[in-house]
Amino acid sequence: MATRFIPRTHFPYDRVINWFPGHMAKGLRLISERLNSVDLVVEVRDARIPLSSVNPSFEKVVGRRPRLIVYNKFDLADQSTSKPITEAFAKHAPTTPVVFTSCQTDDNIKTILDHASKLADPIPQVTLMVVGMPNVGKSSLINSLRRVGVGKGKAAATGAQPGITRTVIGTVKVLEDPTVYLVDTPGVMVPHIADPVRSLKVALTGGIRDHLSDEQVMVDYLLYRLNGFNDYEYAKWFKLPNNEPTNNVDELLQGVARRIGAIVKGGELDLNMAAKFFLKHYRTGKLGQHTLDDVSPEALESFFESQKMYNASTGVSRRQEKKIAKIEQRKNSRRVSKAEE
Ligand SMILES: Nc1nc2c(ncn2[C@@H]2O[C@H](COP(=O)(O)OP(=O)(O)OP(=O)(O)O)[C@@H](O)[C@H]2O)c(=O)[nH]1
Repeated sequence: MATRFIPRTHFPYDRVINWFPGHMAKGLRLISERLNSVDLVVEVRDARIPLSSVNPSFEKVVGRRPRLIVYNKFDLADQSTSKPITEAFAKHAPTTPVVFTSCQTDDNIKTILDHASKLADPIPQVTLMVVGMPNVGKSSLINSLRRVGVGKGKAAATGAQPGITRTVIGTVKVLEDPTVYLVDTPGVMVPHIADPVRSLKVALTGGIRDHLSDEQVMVDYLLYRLNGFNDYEYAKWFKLPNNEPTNNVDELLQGVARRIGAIVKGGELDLNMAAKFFLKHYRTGKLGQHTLDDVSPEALESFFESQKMYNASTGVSRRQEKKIAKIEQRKNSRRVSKAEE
């Protein structure tokens, strides 16, 4: 019975899933070019992986610009995580507001508009730029902001697979008074994720195209984590033998395949289809609200320490900043004249 069940304590995994198509490098360049006309950068992260969905490339590009961090898809995450994260930000990044949102329910969307409105004095209109890793919900956030701010419908295309927004689109008005505009940008992945499990978490939450990672491995990792959370609802949902949990991904997938009738010619169970179904089930919140990163005070402390080290190693003085800006300007004008040739 479930009381005797002992979950696995380790998940050996050493394959790094990397995905950095050309449009992302270009996106990063476009973000940097548009920055001068932006008053606030809204960096969207996935609340289910609050640390793994941080892209250091944004630190480099966005630098010391005013930033607001949005932990989106909070409806899918462990609700108790907002407190330690907010406290850690208050301690380590007190000038950076943090908001936990859901674009499904428009939860806390108004808080973002309130932050933007505050910037409208003394500037007449405010421009926000939304950045973030693929699939964290940037386009959904723009649509939510527009819905809540100006009562209008969809302005940006959204999708269950990452990489829907491929270029920086024009500005979208999200508030009338004061006037707040918003710029959407393509999702930009970390060019190289060194930690294999981190890349697996990003893939599992939809940040990397599914065909690039092994769906059955993602399910296995998810199973390992669900068991670790002592959340055995899946065993009932998919009517596993005696409704008992398992550490064996094949057993799980066979149960799922039987339950959804995923059977191929000859009567064999289609474990691939079962894996796809199980992932979708998780991603739409049917397997509970779980946060996959450790957000204990100690883990957050060491995260912010590593960020500090990162910022120190890429941190530049104002003199250097001006120099870099000049070089960038020169590069841009060369690019423009080349394009005109
Ligand atoms: N449950 C839940 N789903 C969300 C939320 N926000 C977005 N989604 C879903 O997540 C998926 C990705 O959303 P998008 O808005 O297309 O994400 P994006 O960041 O613009 O994606 P890219 O184009 O890859 O950069 C879609 O299936 C959305 O419906 C949220 O707050 N909660």
